[in-house]
Amino acid sequence: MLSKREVFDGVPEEYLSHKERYENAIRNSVVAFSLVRKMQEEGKTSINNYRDVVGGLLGSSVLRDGSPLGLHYIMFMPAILNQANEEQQEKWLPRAWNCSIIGSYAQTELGHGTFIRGLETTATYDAATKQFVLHSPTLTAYKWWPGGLGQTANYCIVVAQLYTKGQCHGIHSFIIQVRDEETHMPLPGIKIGEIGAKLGLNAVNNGFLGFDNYRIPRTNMLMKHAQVLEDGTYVKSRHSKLNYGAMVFVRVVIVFDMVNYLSKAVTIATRFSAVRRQCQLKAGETECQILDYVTQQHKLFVSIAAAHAFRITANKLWLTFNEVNEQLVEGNLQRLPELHALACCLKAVTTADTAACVERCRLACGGHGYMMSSSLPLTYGLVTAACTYEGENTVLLLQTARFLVKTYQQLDSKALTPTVAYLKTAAAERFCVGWSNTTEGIIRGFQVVAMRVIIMSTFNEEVQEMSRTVSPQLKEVLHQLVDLYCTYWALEKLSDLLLYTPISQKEVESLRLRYEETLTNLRPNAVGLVDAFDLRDEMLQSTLGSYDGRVYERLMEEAMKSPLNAEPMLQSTLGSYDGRVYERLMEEAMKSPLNAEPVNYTFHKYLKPFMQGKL
Ligand SMILES: CCCCCCCC/C=C\CCCCCCCCCC(=O)SCCNC(=O)CCNC(=O)[C@H](O)C(C)(C)COP(=O)(O)OP(=O)(O)OC[C@H]1O[C@@H](n2cnc3c(N)ncnc32)[C@H](O)[C@@H]1OP(=O)(O)O
Ligand SMILES: Cc1cc2nc3c(=O)[nH]c(=O)nc-3n(C[C@H](O)[C@H](O)[C@H](O)COP(=O)(O)OP(=O)(O)OC[C@H]3O[C@@H](n4cnc5c(N)ncnc54)[C@H](O)[C@@H]3O)c2cc1C
Repeated sequence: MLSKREVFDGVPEEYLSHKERYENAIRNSVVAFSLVRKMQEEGKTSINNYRDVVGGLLGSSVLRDGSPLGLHYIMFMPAILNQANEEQQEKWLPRAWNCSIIGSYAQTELGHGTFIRGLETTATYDAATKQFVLHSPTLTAYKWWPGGLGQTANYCIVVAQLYTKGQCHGIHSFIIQVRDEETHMPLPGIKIGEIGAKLGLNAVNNGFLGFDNYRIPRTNMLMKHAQVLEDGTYVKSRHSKLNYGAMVFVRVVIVFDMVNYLSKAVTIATRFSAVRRQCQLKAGETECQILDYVTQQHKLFVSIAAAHAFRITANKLWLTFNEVNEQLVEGNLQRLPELHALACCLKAVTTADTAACVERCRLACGGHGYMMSSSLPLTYGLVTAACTYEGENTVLLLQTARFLVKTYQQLDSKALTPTVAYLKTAAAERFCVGWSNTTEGIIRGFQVVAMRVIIMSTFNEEVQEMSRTVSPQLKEVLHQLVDLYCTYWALEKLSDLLLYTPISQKEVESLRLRYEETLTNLRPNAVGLVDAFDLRDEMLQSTLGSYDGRVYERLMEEAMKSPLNAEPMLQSTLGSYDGRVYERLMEEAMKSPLNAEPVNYTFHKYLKPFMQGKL
């Protein structure tokens, strides 16, 4: 059994090469996911409820820059559950669940990510052989981005344009073997490799995949919703977008992921702000904690409130997702558009807000926030990717806008689904709600503005429920967080409120005062509020945010781990004696060591034993 976590000679990941990072990621992943397999053998997790277990591992410090096995759990298996028929699930799920096959999800191409109806990969049915022929007609048709595909996965879900009897029926999903299960060599007709270094998530092993008239059995088309019969007859799905289900699921999961990252970042920044003393409030006094500055509180406290708002929203969204999916199983598609719009909106808003908040947490820590050892730059790299993957945020918000406009247009003719019922209220009051500087008044104001209400009303709803089950003291603090979140966004979106509501200048001024008063009221509980996230030091992996507050000692301890400090003469592209800095940087950039060999050595050393259950 491999030890829990090994790094190369005690050198932190930041100092590993691209190839060493990959080996580290594979080794940590097989150790981590061997635990999932053990828990499954002991009946402690199952294919229908592994989100928390796998989520905990993927969000842990062991896999802090992602995992080459992440897509296997996050999209490959959910796609089989969501789009394969029973016979196909019986064939593929057991092997996927015990990791004797490792999968990815290949939808995006070099030429298309958003406009998936424009994907170019083709799957043409050959009735004579009862096979589909997969082909990449152009370079832009190459799949580009799928996680784990570079050197790790041997299967993947491929999204391609389905042709049968000379007619195109749009995009459908296929399960495709891309590597030999014994040798891990790419199969004939498959071109595959990794796409190279990225801003973050460099342990995910994102890859490219091209097909050269590659044949698969007809039964490898995922046929839960649409089918192609042996003679090539196409049987269409009840709803053209049921094949988009895997994307909806991941958008829901991403909201949970943002809670994890935002809680970590604001814990690090708030604890550091309690330790850091800088400047004097009055000459001659001792330097004060930077957490006492209102400007610092303005930067951080709304992130504490947002972490709670997103957690409540994520739980509510997960309940809605499960409700709607149960209805889909019974053939009731009525709430599918609402779920799609909700998942789009909440994925876009929580990722954009989390990226902005994490960056603000980094900036709030001054120079020490710029250190990799603070964990804030890494966290920013992780969350900013989420603004792009699983649907670029702009595009997803446009989907929500489309749904809201359609709903509003049918206001009098159609019963409203739960999350948009507020539109009736806004319409009934003919958009001239009286303004009140209360939480309810602000939410009503936003209902009029419309775009933000879904997070606000969900959050507010849950807090009402919470007030019946918490102590008066905690209730007061939680209401302060609600107040803070509402007044913060009212001031942030003042232009909309001034445009659409009768808020007066006097009320804006008292709103500002109320906001600062709320910051002051929250200050005494700020550290306690982030402690309540209960994130252990091993989860934070941060010199600034450790529980004991020994910031400076930890910064120095980490600095001394740099190999450059250990051996001042160590060779480096920037410090080489011959001064050929630019030539060396280009030479390094052109190597992509993982592509130098068709099968990376980690397959035989770690991955194959893991997949054969021998680890
Ligand atoms: C259980 C295990 C979980 C493990 C735990 C993990 C926990 C934490 C760890 C990690 C967290 C997550 C890490 C995530 C890593 C993910 C890596 C990234 C993977 C990817 O990026 S995969 C590729 C993603 N790609 C996209 O999202 C593409 C975006 N584009 C689109 O979705 C579509 O092109 C579009 C929606 C923008 C447009 O589609 P189109 O067909 O053109 O439709 P329109 O013509 O615009 O018509 C819209 C019409 O269709 C309806 N509709 C659209 N999409 C859906 C849908 N998904 N579902 C239902 N309905 C849909 C829409 O409502 C309109 O209907 P109308 O006509 O108005 O009635
Ligand atoms: C870290 C990471 C991991 C990923 N993992 C996977 C994976 O495992 N599997 C997979 O299949 N894909 C994966 N992807 C790809 C990801 O899904 C796409 O990058 C994403 O869908 C965006 O598509 P795109 O890159 O083509 O950008 P584009 O869609 O080209 O967007 C570029 C710009 O154009 C704008 N734009 C595009 N369309 C419109 C429109 N209709 N209206 C207005 N503006 C528009 C966008 O807003 C954006 O500003 C990953 C991406 C990243 C960053």
